[in-house]
Amino acid sequence: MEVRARAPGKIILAGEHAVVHGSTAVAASIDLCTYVSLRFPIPSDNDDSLKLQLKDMSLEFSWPVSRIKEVLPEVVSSLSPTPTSCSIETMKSIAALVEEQNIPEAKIGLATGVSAFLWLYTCIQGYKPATVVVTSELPLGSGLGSSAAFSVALSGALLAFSDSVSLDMSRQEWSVFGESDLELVNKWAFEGERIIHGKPSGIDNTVSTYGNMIKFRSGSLTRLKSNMPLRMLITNTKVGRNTKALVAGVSERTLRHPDAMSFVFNAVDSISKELSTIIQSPAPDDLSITEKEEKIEELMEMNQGLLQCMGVSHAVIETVLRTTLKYKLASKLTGAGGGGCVLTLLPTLLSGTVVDKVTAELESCGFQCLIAATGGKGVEVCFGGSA
Ligand SMILES: Nc1ncnc2c1ncn2[C@@H]1O[C@H](COP(=O)(O)OP(=O)(O)O)[C@@H](O)[C@H]1O
Ligand SMILES: C[C@@](O)(CCOP(=O)(O)O)CC(=O)O
Ligand SMILES: [Mg+2]
Repeated sequence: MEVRARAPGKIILAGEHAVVHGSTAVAASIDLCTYVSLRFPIPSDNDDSLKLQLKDMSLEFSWPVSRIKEVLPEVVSSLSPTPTSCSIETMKSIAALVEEQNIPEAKIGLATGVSAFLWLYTCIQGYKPATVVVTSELPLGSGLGSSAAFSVALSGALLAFSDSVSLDMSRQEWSVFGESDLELVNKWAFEGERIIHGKPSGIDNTVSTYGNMIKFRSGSLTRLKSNMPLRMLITNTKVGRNTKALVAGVSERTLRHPDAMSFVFNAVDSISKELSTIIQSPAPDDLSITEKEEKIEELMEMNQGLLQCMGVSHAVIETVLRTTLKYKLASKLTGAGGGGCVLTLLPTLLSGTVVDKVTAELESCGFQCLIAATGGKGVEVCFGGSA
């Protein structure tokens, strides 16, 4: 018995960090995914372990299920079909299980992902032996939502083999969950994000679950229908950073300067709302595509300035901003910042030559550029077969 799930990464067009503090943000899924396959052994395999293979990292972790039962006895006894948060005590027990696996120091950032895996697995599948294989097209820790895509794909695969959702297991092609099942996947994925991020807003797991483009505020989403092409160059500075630490840094700054930061968050809220209005406004209205793009560029610049106020920009991000500005292109960081990825709007009338030139200049600085398709599908699952 095998099921596979895939979930997309995302870009945040406006509102990262401020969304954690109640502001509106706008995000779109991208066509780079994380894939999770889940397989239960057959009795003749004589396998009583839970295995997690992180293929891209060439890492494999394995726990005898008896060990998981011993360390986490309370998780299954209190199993509930509704998503629950991991308590501090259980988190400590999970950390002990992860520590036993001796993750190499250079890859220690994966420990939170492995912890999220153990929590979601035992909550949804209990102490069953299984092999879970993960691969990803997303760079990890770069602001493109790899943590959310991992949590969503994992929740999707685990729930596909649970009694909580209704799926046609005879369909051997990529298929979508029903509306209420999607809600469940999203809620479990949020619990995974909580373990990886500390204090997630929920925007990343929500856009990965539902796909398309969304407006998000205080846990609730509005699906957006874009009425204009939106081509974004994504520049990966390859400077590593950790969302959890950056989110915590903004919270600390907010505690130190509550009044000033509340103005910053309100300004971001207005920027996100205006951006979503422009994106959704009917095609042939009073504003031409070029006028809309100019407004979006200005909003991106304003948002970037406010992210600087929050303390999440970085020298390398400023280098990307300066480089793209030479070509009169507007940019902003996307995701948690502190390095990671930067978005640059590529207006419709921009010539291919300019795109090639700016890309070449960015790549000569050692950055990696890509143009991802935005607003595609959310989480999908596929039983058996080889779709
Ligand atoms: N494919 C994966 N396998 C294991 N852990 C993952 C995977 N993708 C993401 N993670 C976890 O998420 C962390 C990165 O998340 P984060 O700092 O939020 O950056 P981002 O979500 O922007 O990529 C990784 O350090 C790891 O713990
Ligand atoms: C900074 C934040 O707004 C987005 C983080 O995205 P990422 O993990 O850097 O891809 C945090 C959140 O909304 O949970
Ligand atoms: Mg993340």
